[in-house]
Amino acid sequence: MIIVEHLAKRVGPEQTPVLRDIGFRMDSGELIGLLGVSGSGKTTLLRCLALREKWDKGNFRVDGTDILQGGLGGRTKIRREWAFLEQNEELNRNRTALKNVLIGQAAQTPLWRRLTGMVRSDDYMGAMDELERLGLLDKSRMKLGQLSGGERQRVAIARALVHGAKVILADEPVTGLDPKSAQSVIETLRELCKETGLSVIAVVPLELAERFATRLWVLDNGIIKHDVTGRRLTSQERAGLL
Ligand SMILES: Nc1ncnc2c1ncn2[C@@H]1O[C@H](COP(=O)(O)OP(=O)(O)OP(=O)(O)O)[C@@H](O)[C@H]1O
Repeated sequence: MIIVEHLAKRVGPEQTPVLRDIGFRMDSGELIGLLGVSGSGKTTLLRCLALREKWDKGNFRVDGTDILQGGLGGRTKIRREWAFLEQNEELNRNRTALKNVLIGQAAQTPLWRRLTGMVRSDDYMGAMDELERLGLLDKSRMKLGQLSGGERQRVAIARALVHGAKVILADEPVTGLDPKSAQSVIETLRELCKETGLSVIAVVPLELAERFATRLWVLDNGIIKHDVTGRRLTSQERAGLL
């Protein structure tokens, strides 16, 4: 269980309040579609949850561990178990899909391993299993630059899972993809949530969020203004997104 209370964050030289009072409880297996107009703070919220930004205020508990007050253990938990897929996810286009999966995100992989590309054989098996699960087995030896945008997103997801992600924070994972690929990436995330208990918060277009997310959040004026489960947004709730 993830519990966030009263998260507040100001940004920039003017110290503009972007997140004023964010609070939620989230179970494993949930896929949350994070919605809000441009500038409403979606990226800032994901960055705060990934501990890429310092919180001005707030409480953050994960499975009973106090992340902000509980010493190094809590922060290490987030670094190990939470993957942040950024808007322009840094993958190496000159390396194969397999190598990209094996060599994890900077926070999860020791520097020597990132530099040398050396891996253990059990890591190799795990990476192949994950690539197979995400339908990429036949692409594993191809250079990333030869894969489609949707396939590259799957590689990023496989990489997060291989490195033990229990939570994925995805900032616009389908932006720039054709509709079919976009749908298939979200469908894959949904299946992973259902099958493995992975939890996902993803900034995705409304139409896909309404079809595939288990829950919708509309961010507005620094708070989660609407928190909706099991239905689409009403026209009034939707109006705030225009
Ligand atoms: N480091 C920063 N310095 C100054 N302003 C910032 C900083 N980070 C974010 N902001 C501002 O905070 C607001 C929220 O930004 P954020 O990127 O979180 O919004 P968003 O909802 O993700 O937007 P978009 O949908 O356009 O990606 C914006 O007005 C942005 O300009």
